Parts: sequence; C-alpha cells; structure tokens
Amino acid sequence: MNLRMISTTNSRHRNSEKGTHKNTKLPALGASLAVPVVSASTSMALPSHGMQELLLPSRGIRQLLSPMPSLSTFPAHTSISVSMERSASPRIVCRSGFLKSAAAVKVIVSNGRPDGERGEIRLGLPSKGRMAGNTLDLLKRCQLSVEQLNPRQYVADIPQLSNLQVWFQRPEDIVRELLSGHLDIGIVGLDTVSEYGQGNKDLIIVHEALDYGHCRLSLAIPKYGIFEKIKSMKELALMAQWTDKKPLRVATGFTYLGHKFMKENGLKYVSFSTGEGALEAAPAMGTADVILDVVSSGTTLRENNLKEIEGGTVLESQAVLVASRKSLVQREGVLDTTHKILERLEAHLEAVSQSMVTVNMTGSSAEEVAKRVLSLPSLSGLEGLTVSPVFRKRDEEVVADCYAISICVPKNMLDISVQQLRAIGASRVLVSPLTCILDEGSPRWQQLLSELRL
Ligand SMILES: Nc1ncnc2c1ncn2[C@@H]1O[C@H](COP(=O)(O)OP(=O)(O)OP(=O)(O)O)[C@@H](O)[C@H]1O
Ligand SMILES: O=P(O)(O)OC[C@H]1O[C@H](OP(=O)(O)OP(=O)(O)O)[C@H](O)[C@@H]1O
Repeated sequence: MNLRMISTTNSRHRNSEKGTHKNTKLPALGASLAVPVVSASTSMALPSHGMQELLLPSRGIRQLLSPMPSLSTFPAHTSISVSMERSASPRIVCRSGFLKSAAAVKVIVSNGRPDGERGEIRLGLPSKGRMAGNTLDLLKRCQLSVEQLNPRQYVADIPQLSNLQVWFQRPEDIVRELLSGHLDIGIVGLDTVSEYGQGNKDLIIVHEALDYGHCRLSLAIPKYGIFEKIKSMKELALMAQWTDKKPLRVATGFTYLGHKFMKENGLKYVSFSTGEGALEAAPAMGTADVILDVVSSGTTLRENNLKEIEGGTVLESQAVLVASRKSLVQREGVLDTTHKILERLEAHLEAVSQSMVTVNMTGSSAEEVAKRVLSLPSLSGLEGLTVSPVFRKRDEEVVADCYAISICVPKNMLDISVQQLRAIGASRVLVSPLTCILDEGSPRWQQLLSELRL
C-alpha cells in the first residue's frame, strides 16, 4: 500500500489576518493522468509551518488506485514527509517547512503500483522444481509457514512476518527481479544467483548455506573418442583440435559463467549453445562436444558416458538467501525483515546440525567430572557443558555421587563422541534433537551490516 502526495500552491487562499489556510480545490488527478481512480481522493490544507494530520478510512485505501504524480509541483521551500501506520484508520502526517504561499496537498492512496513505490516487502521463492518444495519445507521448519491459498496462486503470505508478500517465481526470474527492484529478498541456488546476477554488486548473499539443493556446476566431457585420455582442464585447453573455425562446442544453460570459466582456463576457441534440459545427450547426438551443467550424484553423467575432469568445477552450489542491496538500504522494513528471516534460518540450521547428549557419570565432584569430559578435545559443547548432581536415595540417605552431563555435539561427531564418553565412564546415553539455537550475535548479520556500511 502506497501513499503519494502532490501539493499545489495558491496564494489566493491565504487568509493573512487569521494566519490560516483554506483547503484548495484540486482538479481530479485520476482524470488528468488517465489512470482509473476508483473513488475520490482526499485533500488537506498544508500549513506554512508545522504539522497537519489526516485520518483515512481503511476501506477507502483498498478502493483507491493511484497515478504517480510528480513531486516537482512542491514549492521550493516545502519539505513534506508522510508517515503511515498500518492500522484500522491509517494516519498521514504532513510536516512542512516555510511556505511562501498557501498549499494544499492531495493524498492518494494506492494498492501498490507502480513497483518503485510499493509499500510491501517482497520475498521471491522458487515456483517449481526441486527447489520449490525444499524451500517451503525449510521455512516451515523455521516456523515461517507460507500460506498459499492454492498451488496455482503465485502470491502468498507468511503470517509471522508482517507486510511481507511471497512471490513464487522461476529461480532465474527471482534473480532478475531482485535486480530490477520488483523483489527485495529471495531464496535460490548459488548457481542461479551467479549466472543471472552476473557479478552485479546489488546482490548480497545473506545466508550462503541453507543446506539443500547441493550440487556443483561442472564441465563434463565424453569418456570416448578424442576425449578418452583427457583428464584435466589443462589437457583440454592444450588439445590442438580447437581453432577459430572449429571451436570447442559447449552445451549449457550457464553461458555467463561458462564464458568466464573458459577464458580463465585459457580456452580461446569456444562456442556455446544454450539448452534447458537433457544437455547430457548433446555430445552423443553430435550437437556439442562437451557440456557445462549441474551435477549432484553424478548418475546422469555416468549414464550418458560423460566424465568430470580435474579443475572442471565452476562452482559448488546450494540454496542461499539473497537480497538486493538497494532494497536493504532504501526500502523501509526490508533490513529488519531480512534480519528476522536470517535469525530463524540460523537458529534452525544450527540446531539441526547438533544433538543434545546427556549422560550420567560417577565422580568425586562436579569439577572433577567436567575436567574428565573437557579433556577430550572433541567434547567442548557450544559454550562448555552443564554438570548437575543426580540425587539418589541410598540406605535412607539422599546422596549425590553421580552427575548428569549435558553437552551439544555436532551430529557428524555423534558416534565418536558417545564412544569417547563411554570410555571415560559415562553410562546411559540420552540423545535428543534440538529445534532451535538462538545465539546472541550473528556473524552473518554483522557481516551484512558492515557490507551495507551500517
Ligand atoms: N541434481 C540436482 N541436485 C540438487 N540440486 C540441483 C540439481 N539440479 C539442480 N539443482 C539445483 O536446483 C536449482 C533448480 O534446478 P533446475 O533449474 O534444473 O530446476 P528443476 O528443479 O530441475 O526443475 P525443472 O527442470 O523442471 O525446471 C538449480 O539451480 C540448482 O541450484
Ligand atoms: O548428478 P545427478 O544427480 O544425476 O543430477 C544432475 C542432473 O540434475 C539436473 O537435471 P534435473 O533432474 O533437474 O532435470 P532437468 O534436466 O530437467 O533440469 C541436471 O540438469 C542434471 O541433468
């Protein structure tokens, strides 16, 4: 929802004796700019100094569409700011500096067009393919549930994030729209950001490892024929076959990265053909010599008699959270919403990489038990470990000769950690999953602020 204002000056309306101004009757803006205005807009007198308030009915806001009037109609000494709260009756406050003559301001409330003036924050998510489902799953696990009325609808809400609109788009379009200002934040593969972002500094990777969509962009060559003995990019570049007239033909959907990569690797004679799917068939069909495509398990390459070579990986990719620098700096609320999303992603991703291990251990004191555990270098916890006495009844007496130790262990170290704990006397190992780790300072957030010079 946007607000736009114009003002006109008209000294005839100045009442110098009383020092007040009358509302100026303004011509119908909608008519003059040929944009349909669904219902009448409203105007207000602007004082030469001070503040003017206007209350708008929220119903009117939904009904009105706005043209984009030029602000050049403001008198030179006018400074006007509009602030608006999202409430049942939004309030518009106009502050003016010194005005040479009386002014009237016409306020037009729109539903968000054109895009440069939109009020909502927009998050782009992949609309189809493997990234789509995984992205929604991840957000759900972060307690950010995307509410889409039906799967064919391309716009949705995340109730936990106010003033945020989700737009489902193809991954490459998400990157393009971040650059054009139609989106503010997005989640896509790093390969897509790198290819379609083309190194544009407006794109900032806010979280570089969302832990799905893992793949690599690789050059793959046939295992047979002239490539049979070729094992590296160096050897490929040294092949005498490639000339100006007969360049190495590469089939790829990644021409920007492809050009760059080939140049960096000293391949001068290269031509590209673009394709979207089933590129692995191109060499066997004779439409290309080699391919440059994403590889995950390597099965598709193997099944098509192709191989990767040393130095042939262009980049390692996984899903990332990316934002437009311009939006982060200029659009109200984008930085704050990005922070909220980042916090939830980090809290969840950090938690799922850890397990909480609780063991019982006998010992002479809490310190002695703690020393025994901390002597193992892999068992240092996130910020140390918790040791608490376990009280037991023995011969009518309550004793505490045993301690419960709770420690966070990286999931990939779980087996070895349990073995080590057992070796130093741990009994009964309890392992529980963590759902959320809310750390105080986030290096990624600090990094983002410093990148934005904030
Ligand atoms: N085999 C794969 N394994 C894991 N991630 C992949 C794989 N292939 C692609 N990706 C990631 O998913 C993103 C989207 O892939 P892609 O454009 O091929 O769409 P898709 O999910 O295959 O759907 P479609 O082919 O129908 O468009 C890629 O940019 C990449 O980051
Ligand atoms: O190394 P692998 O695990 O075999 O995965 C690699 C394949 O995955 C992608 O294709 P996808 O399955 O998305 O189909 P597409 O060609 O229609 O994009 C990619 O284009 C490869 O063909």
